[in-house]
Amino acid sequence: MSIRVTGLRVRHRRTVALDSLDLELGTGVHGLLGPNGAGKTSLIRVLATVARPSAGRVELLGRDSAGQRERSEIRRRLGYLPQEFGHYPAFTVREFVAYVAWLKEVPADRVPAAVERAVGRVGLADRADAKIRTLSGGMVRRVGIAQAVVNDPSVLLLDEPTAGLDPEQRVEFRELLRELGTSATVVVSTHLVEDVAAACTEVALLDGGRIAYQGTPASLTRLGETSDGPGDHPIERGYTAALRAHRARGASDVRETVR
Ligand SMILES: Nc1ncnc2c1ncn2[C@@H]1O[C@H](COP(=O)(O)OP(=O)(O)OP(=O)(O)O)[C@@H](O)[C@H]1O
Repeated sequence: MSIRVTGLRVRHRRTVALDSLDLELGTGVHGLLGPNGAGKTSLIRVLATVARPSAGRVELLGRDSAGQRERSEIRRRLGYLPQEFGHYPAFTVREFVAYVAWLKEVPADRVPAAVERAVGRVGLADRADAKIRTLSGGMVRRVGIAQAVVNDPSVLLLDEPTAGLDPEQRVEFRELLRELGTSATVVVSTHLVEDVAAACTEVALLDGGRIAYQGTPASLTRLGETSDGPGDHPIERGYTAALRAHRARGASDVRETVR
């Protein structure tokens, strides 16, 4: 398993964002779903080693991310697109992606080819010399995806990567996800269940800082086909049914404790 999380707890002051979370993820594309505030970004930030857990253990690629040396090793083999992606507007696409390759310690002689490949993969080859400030929001998002894949990461973490992409780009991006997921462990947070249905091999649904559901897109769709929850598509109905079931279990657990 490339990602192994045990008893993870993340707090933001008095808010518990993640609670007693256990998760094991291997090669493939894992969709991370959940309502606003469910804890998706908190989880991705901890996996990306940019935030520290309040409790629990996070192992990536067999290394415990609590150790400083292990964290450096993990970061070299990690790709990360944050929800709010910081970039340098005066850099060209090529310069920025090359800069990230350098940060990731890609050997200098391999950087030019790695940059061309990453920029090509997100369909920006013809804009490689454009300054980032001249690009549209969706194109900047694609630069974000290019910088995340430039080091051919073994673990790729993408926080809402399709936000701002046009429909054609989203379809192409799903194709890229499927390709990346054949050799890497890819975690994608999204609100778009169509993306999950099309590109993910597994789904984890978070709610209130806990795992509400884990399965395949097909099993979530089946749940939607046999439930009468709201939604226009079976996987959307599966999503709402899984959330409601999780909340009902939570309510009955509370009743058990009160009794
Ligand atoms: N910096 C912060 N300070 C205080 N509370 C925070 C902070 N960041 C997140 N939270 C809280 O932690 C919880 C989880 O937030 P998180 O951003 O991880 O959720 P999310 O599932 O990514 O939501 P969204 O779908 O809206 O992006 C929420 O209750 C949120 O209000």
